[in-house]
Amino acid sequence: MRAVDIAILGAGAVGQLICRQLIAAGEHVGFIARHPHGSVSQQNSQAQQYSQSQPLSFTPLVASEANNSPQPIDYCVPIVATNALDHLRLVVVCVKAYQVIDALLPLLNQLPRQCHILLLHNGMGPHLAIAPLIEKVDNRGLSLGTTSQGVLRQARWQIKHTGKGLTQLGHFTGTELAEHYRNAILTAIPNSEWVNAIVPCLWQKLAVNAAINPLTALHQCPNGALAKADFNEIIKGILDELVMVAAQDGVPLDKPLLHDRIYQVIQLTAANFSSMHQDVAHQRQTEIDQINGYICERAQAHGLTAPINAKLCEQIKLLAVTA
Ligand SMILES: NC(=O)C1=CN([C@@H]2O[C@H](COP(=O)(O)OP(=O)(O)OC[C@H]3O[C@@H](n4cnc5c(N)ncnc54)[C@H](OP(=O)(O)O)[C@@H]3O)[C@@H](O)[C@H]2O)C=CC1
Ligand SMILES: CC(C)(CO)C(=O)C(=O)O
Repeated sequence: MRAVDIAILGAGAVGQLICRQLIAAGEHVGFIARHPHGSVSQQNSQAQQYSQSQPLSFTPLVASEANNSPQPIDYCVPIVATNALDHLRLVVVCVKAYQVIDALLPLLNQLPRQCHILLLHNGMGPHLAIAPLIEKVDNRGLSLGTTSQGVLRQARWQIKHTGKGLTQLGHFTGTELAEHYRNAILTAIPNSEWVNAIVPCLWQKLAVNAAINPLTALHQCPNGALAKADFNEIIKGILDELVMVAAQDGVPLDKPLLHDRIYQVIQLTAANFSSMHQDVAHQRQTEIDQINGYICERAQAHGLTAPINAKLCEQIKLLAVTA
């Protein structure tokens, strides 16, 4: 049996979707998952590496020609023990942005040197903390990505694919991801591309999230409500600050194009409630520090301020406190 060589860290909505897509493409994938009782999976010997197997359910997006309503697919995924990571050549990190450091740091020393890391989350920031640790190790490499696929977690191990969307991936630092794994990912994930410069793509996705997420959470509205003229000024203000800060970071962005992209997403996802709206509604931690907070952090690094984004951060945090 071929060993599991690709692992997903963060078996949530996106982690289960990427896992399913890789498995459907014939890849050997496992989860480095938390134990059901909270601690990370631990086993004693390598012989037990795949002794746990997790049953899952996946409802695809498109119905097959023979059947109008997509039927859930049941399948199993091996759980890779955290002391048996030797065969891994790629770890795809699919935790929330604020969980990346805590989830990945304890594993880094246990992963083989040639194991590549791919971060796939909304918001920005964790890559700046992870990069120096990657650069210290020969052969280790870091890639970054962003996906606009939609997926709903219906139960712990049950997901439903809810939306198509572009997935962009690219190299960030260290050794480049081996061609075999790059092809595996691009074959597995529909509408995915490997870009030469991933950081500008992440800033572009950040602009969409920085405008839509906090406003929908604060005004308790679906994304489509932001098309009203009342929001024009604040959306322009968020974007002006972001474009100014990105330029200081060496990333020139096309403001009119980004403005159009934000309004396109507002229109295309008009009926959806943003992830931040849902996080606030369910009293979960939000990704505000890695979205609008990242703009403020980078502004500060350049001796600048981003007052509109800073105020949104404060307002979202206040919501969490008063909820
Ligand atoms: N859902 C969506 O449609 C989309 C989400 N995104 C982005 O993708 C990222 C992931 O989102 P999503 O999948 O929805 O989030 P989820 O909360 O569903 O998934 C995160 C998973 O990571 C697990 N996790 C957290 N910390 C650790 C750890 N230390 N060790 C192991 N596992 C850990 C969580 O476990 P536990 O459940 O036990 O806490 C959870 O299963 C976010 O940045 C999000 O904004 C992007 C596009 C679409
Ligand atoms: C694109 C958008 C705003 C869709 O709701 C999103 O990514 C999110 O909700 O986090």
